[in-house]
Amino acid sequence: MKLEKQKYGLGDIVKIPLKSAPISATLMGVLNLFQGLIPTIQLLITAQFLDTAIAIFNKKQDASSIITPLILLSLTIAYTWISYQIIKFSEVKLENKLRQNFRVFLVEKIANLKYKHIESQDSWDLISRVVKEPEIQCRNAYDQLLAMISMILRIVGILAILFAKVWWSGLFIVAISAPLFYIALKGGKASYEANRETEKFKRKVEYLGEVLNGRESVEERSLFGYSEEVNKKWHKQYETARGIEFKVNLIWFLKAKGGGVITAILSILIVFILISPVQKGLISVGLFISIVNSVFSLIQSLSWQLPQYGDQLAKNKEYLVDLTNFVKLDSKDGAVDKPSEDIKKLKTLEFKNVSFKYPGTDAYILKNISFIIEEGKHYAFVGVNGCGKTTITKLITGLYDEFEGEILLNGKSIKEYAQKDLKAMCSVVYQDFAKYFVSVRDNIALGNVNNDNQNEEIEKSIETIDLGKAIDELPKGIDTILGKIKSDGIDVSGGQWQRIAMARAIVSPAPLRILDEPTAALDPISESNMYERFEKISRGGTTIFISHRLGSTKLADEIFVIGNGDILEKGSHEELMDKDGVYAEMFESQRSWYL
Ligand SMILES: Nc1ncnc2c1ncn2[C@@H]1O[C@H](COP(=O)(O)OP(=O)(O)OP(=O)(O)O)[C@@H](O)[C@H]1O
Repeated sequence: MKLEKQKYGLGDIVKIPLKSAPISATLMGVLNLFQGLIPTIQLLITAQFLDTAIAIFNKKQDASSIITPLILLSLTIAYTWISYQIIKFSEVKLENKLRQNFRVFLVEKIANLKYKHIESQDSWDLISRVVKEPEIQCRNAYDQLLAMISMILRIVGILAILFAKVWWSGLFIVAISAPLFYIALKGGKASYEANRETEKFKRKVEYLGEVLNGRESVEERSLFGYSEEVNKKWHKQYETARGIEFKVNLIWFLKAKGGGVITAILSILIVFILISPVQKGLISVGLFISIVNSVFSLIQSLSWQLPQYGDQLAKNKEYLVDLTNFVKLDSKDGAVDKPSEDIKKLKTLEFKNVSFKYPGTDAYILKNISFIIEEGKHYAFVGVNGCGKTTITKLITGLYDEFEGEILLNGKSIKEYAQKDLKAMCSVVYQDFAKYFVSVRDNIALGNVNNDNQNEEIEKSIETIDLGKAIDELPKGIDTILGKIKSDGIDVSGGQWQRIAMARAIVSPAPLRILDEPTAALDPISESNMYERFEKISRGGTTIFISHRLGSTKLADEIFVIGNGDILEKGSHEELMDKDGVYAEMFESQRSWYL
């Protein structure tokens, strides 16, 4: 099932299950509606049963006349039980079907999202609300709607009998339930909004909890001894979230309770009022007892269930608003496509007066920047932290396409390329590259998903990154599972993870390879050696190195010094040293690292 871009409303609480699992959803609908009629039928049969029993007691009827109402009463009880079981069974089937459909849709949708949504906090808030057990949210919404309709039918049934016998008592109940339902709806909206608010705090609580208990920060935690400080912050966020939730629940509870008390008082009044029609013979004693019984059980429904249903209905409505906004998030065509097997050559890559600011921000990170990358040459981007080096790589790889100016790949706008072609042309190793908890071999093989038989290339890449000895020492060599999620998993050092990430880029057949400072865990000399080797194996291909350590980048054919959103200086190492400008100053300050 694919959710279309549209405004999702209450009607979709029914449409989504009907589309996902037509038989189960229809069965649930029909049986629930009958469940709503059963209490009215039961009320009438019980009244007949009681009246017959009284008549037998007064010797006005034969004892055998009780058999028919008794059988009818038993049948309604049996029906209720069987129908309940069928409804439960259908619910499970519906939930399974919804899970299948939703999970696939959500995973695909998230994988296809434009990169700007991945980096946006608001989008992630929305996504985390929508993906939280959507199948259960939808099934519950449908369940609750049916249960609500069933209860309304039950109320209408009793009201119809009251209207038929003593019309004004029916009016009384209608007058009570309408404001209660309104209060419940408002309460539900408030509690969903509070839930939204608490989500933000909960995420911070989760994050701080990870800092307090997680494996990643274990060394720093003991070194800096910040646990107490973080714990205080954690507690504060936790208390804030709990406070908001508590306040809303308390208000809701008081409203529901208050409503319940009022309904109970009014219902007792109705019972008193019904005594006079009984005395006048307008309603039989059996019907009176049966109605009183039903009215009291209705009080329960009105005071608890009805506000609860109203509350859930309002929450479900809010969920549908979120679903509408989630489906609306724009996707990128071909985001999940595999890199094309037909790899184009990279002759030139040109930035022509490119300006860029991140969506939702005002400051331009790149301002009118222009440069050309040519086939077979090695380039380096250098510059202080935050000057925009990674941003340039995000534009080259098409992660963001809302820039001003032009980016031309082989003379053609990058925006005109299919994602699969762009993916085939660039491989990037980012600073925060991914660590996959699979074998070393599979970690590297991900660099070229189109090649199932790349053992030779993998071996070669291991040689290039100088990791052969370390891998030989692993218990199962190249087939050792990395990471700690499996009992036999082995963790390797930060530098070794970095080398593995670089091996992925080496097996990639892309003609442009970008290393965005993935070597921070290496010492300056090792980094420099690594870049040298990387450059050697990339002969014929084009490379871009990004690093703060200029000893690693000095072999580049052309170095771009980035600053103020533009290129401050460009040229070979020698040219830039002769210029005696920003680059020369930076290089001199680092000279001692390489001595
Ligand atoms: N998703 C984002 N939304 C808003 N601003 C961002 C985003 N990503 C980066 N920035 C900002 O853009 C600027 C450039 O960031 P970028 O990561 O390109 O710098 P860099 O030169 O690669 O830095 P470093 O050397 O520290 O890696 C920074 O000021 C950063 O705060």
